[in-house]
Amino acid sequence: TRSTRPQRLLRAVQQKAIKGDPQSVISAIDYFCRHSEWAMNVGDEKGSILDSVVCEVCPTTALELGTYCGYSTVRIARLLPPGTKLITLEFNPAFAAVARQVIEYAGLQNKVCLVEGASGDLIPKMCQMFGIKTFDFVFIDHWKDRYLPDIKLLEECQLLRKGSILLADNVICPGTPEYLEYVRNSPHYESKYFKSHLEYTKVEDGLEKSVFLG
Ligand SMILES: CNc1ncnc2c1ncn2[C@@H]1O[C@H](/C=C/CNC(=O)c2cc(-c3ccc(F)cc3)cc(O)c2O)[C@H](F)[C@H]1O
Ligand SMILES: [Mg+2]
Repeated sequence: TRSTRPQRLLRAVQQKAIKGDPQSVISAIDYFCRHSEWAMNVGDEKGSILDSVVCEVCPTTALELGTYCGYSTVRIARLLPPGTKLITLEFNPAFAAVARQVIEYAGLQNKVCLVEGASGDLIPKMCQMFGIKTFDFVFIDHWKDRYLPDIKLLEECQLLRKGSILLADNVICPGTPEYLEYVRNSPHYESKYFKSHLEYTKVEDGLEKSVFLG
């Protein structure tokens, strides 16, 4: 049977990147998506905004909603100091399988914990599964209509603390109107929009950075 796009993306990493070199894995995926097949990775332009926010926050605990092929997982994990963990949630087993191999190829398996399952089921289990009290940083990039319910769930589970940073992809394209309205109008968040472009295109998109105020 025909290979899937994630499998072809993984093959591009295995053929073009250097094992153990996260930057070469990132470049191999960006090259593949620009010159062979577009894929919904956060990409290089929004990815450098992601990098700068991660470096500014220096999270000790980080969560990613929606692993897909692991591109943003590698971008985030490569910047984390030793001893910190990025927990990434992915409910599609085929995507999770590809992501595990991408993360391993980058040599970052010791900084990443990929959990297969739905965010709605797993978020309430973060404390019992990992002893996590609160997350310093959350990167949101899964189904766009799940951004808002899932941050409300993070609040309910008391997994956010004063100063926790949420960074959401695609707030313009495909768009997350309910999420944006909430974080921009809620007294519990201070929000800022980082204008950019949809990965590998000239279409406008951007990231929304929101600080939880408690
Ligand atoms: C709901 N709970 C979930 N729990 C765990 N994993 C999940 C959950 N929900 C989804 N996943 C997992 O998270 C991923 C989902 C990513 C969705 N991303 C997009 O749709 C998305 C779309 C575009 C896009 C823009 C323009 C255009 F013309 C076409 C596409 C651009 C982007 O950057 C995106 O991120 C994965 F696939 C799914 O299994
Ligand atoms: Mg995205």
